[in-house]
Amino acid sequence: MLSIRNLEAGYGKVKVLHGIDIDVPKAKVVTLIGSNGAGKTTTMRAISGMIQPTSGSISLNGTRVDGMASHHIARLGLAHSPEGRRVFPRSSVNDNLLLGAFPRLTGGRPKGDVKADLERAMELFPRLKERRTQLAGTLSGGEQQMLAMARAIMLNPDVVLLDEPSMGLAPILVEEVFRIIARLKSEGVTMLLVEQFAAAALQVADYGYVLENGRISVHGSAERLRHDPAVVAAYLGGGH
Ligand SMILES: Nc1ncnc2c1ncn2[C@@H]1O[C@H](COP(=O)(O)OP(=O)(O)OP(=O)(O)O)[C@@H](O)[C@H]1O
Repeated sequence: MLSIRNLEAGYGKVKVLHGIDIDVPKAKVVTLIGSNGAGKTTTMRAISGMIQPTSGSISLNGTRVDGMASHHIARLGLAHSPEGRRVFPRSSVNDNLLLGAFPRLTGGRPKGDVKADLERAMELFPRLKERRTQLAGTLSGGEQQMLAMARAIMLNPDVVLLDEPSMGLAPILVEEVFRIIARLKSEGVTMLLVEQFAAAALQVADYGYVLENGRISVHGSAERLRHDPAVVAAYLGGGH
């Protein structure tokens, strides 16, 4: 589904990713683990076309997408829920969700039943349902984060990139986010997940990659990584 080979990317002269390989198979959840500054967000940005890779290839359903503009990549079926609360603050919750479906309304994706999917998103995120007419900018931080995630799903994407969906959320909302990820997984949604809660990410994921200083140091089934002493010591110890 999503296949990344020898990806290099960075910012100006600063190289962050030094040739990484990642595979995200259909209907699987893959997690990318790493410490602060390892390059996780940079990887997500390079995949979705927010920054241009300097080398390597990214294929989505067999089509090379590296070098393409991000709106074009979205039309090919990749949704990115970025780090931080990227919502349209002056639009309602409802309109933010419809904007997520925009490529479907312009013929860029199979149209499907947008209205039904809107209702499904509301069922998945009851907090948003209660606030569907509220301006997104007036939602709490956690609610905005959920809206960003729900908006990504509204594309009906082949692959969803979730960058720190639980960042800054109260523990009860963190649990809710992981429940939603598990539910999406059970519905066959393909996801690449970056999460500070590595243990929880490895619970919901099928496969994981550990990124260290822009290189993949370890990868394997989530089950294997959960028991890998080096991974446990570095990422799953107390406090994670
Ligand atoms: N816009 C930018 N311009 C310049 N350097 C950047 C930019 N964004 C990130 N970097 C640098 O790239 C490196 C990797 O950052 P990235 O955000 O990908 O890390 P991360 O693994 O997602 O970390 P975190 O867990 O802290 O979010 C860091 O050294 C960071 O300072």
